[in-house]
Amino acid sequence: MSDTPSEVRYDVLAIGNALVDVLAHSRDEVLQDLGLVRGGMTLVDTARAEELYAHMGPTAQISGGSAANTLAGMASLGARCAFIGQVADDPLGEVFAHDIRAADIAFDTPARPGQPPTGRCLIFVTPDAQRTMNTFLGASQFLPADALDLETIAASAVLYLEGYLWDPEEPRAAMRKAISTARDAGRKVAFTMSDAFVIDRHGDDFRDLIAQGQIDILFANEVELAALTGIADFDAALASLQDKVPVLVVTRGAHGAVAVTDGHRVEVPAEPIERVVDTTGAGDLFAAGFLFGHVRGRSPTESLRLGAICAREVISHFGARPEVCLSTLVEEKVG
Ligand SMILES: OC[C@H]1O[C@H](O)[C@H](O)[C@@H]1O
Repeated sequence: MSDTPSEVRYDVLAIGNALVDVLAHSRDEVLQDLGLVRGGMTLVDTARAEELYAHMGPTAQISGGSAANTLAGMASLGARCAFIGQVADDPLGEVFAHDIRAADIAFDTPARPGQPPTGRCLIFVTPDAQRTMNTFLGASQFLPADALDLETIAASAVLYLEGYLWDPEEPRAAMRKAISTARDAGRKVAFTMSDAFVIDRHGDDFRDLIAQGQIDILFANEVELAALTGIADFDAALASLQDKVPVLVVTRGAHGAVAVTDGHRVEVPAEPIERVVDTTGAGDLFAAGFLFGHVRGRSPTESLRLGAICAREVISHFGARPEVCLSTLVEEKVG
């Protein structure tokens, strides 16, 4: 803890990939022909990105990036948010920067000149609303530690980190620096595991961070929980982790979500929905709702419910950013 903790200016500051999503409806046979891992997130290079793009039908381009999506949800709920992530100095980078600022999120990371271009995620959405993501990280993967605004990190109640960005080396070093800055300032650190492949590659790092008490709020889905703990049985996996983080949140898709706070377990069902269109961003928006409730002092059950409401909104349409004012939606649903 620093001697003179600064005033809190932001509820949440997130560090994540700065990506624009390129989405198209697709069929399972297309995924098979292209050798895509259905429902997964795969990193791709320029050549593969071009190949996949050539096989997509008409696309929608909508800003994305997991942590940025979460902030878009939180800002829509009324939270004060700031984002750190790197785009390139190109038209797609301008789109990302425009959209995040238009969502009322502070964003001051300078665009990186030259190649590679701004990162993008090519997303194939099948008729069952499953999303299959192929990410070309572009400029995002070179986020340097000196792009961090340490004062702003210290002035944010929660530092929220995206597991996806733990994979490339430079951003990983930046995130480690951000963690120590936040902790020195007495702030909370939240982490989303993002995908089982990240845990396959960096699980030891995450288990160390958890064992050292560096993570206060941990988000995972049930596949990631199993990968992190090495335990297939859900309840046993949860029990093995729940005493190691103060707040553990696990999403279970259509089966709802669970939170364990200081050893006390609560759960909510998924919100009823007539038609799921696109599951891209479901976990991101769940995290937005939960974290908003948490920072505003709502109970774990209420926070889970907010998460479920926000996730329901985002899966009802194409793209991973909310299309309605979530604050109004939540007001209508729970008051
Ligand atoms: O979680 C969904 C997000 O992951 C990928 O990072 C895409 O950008 C997408 O918006």
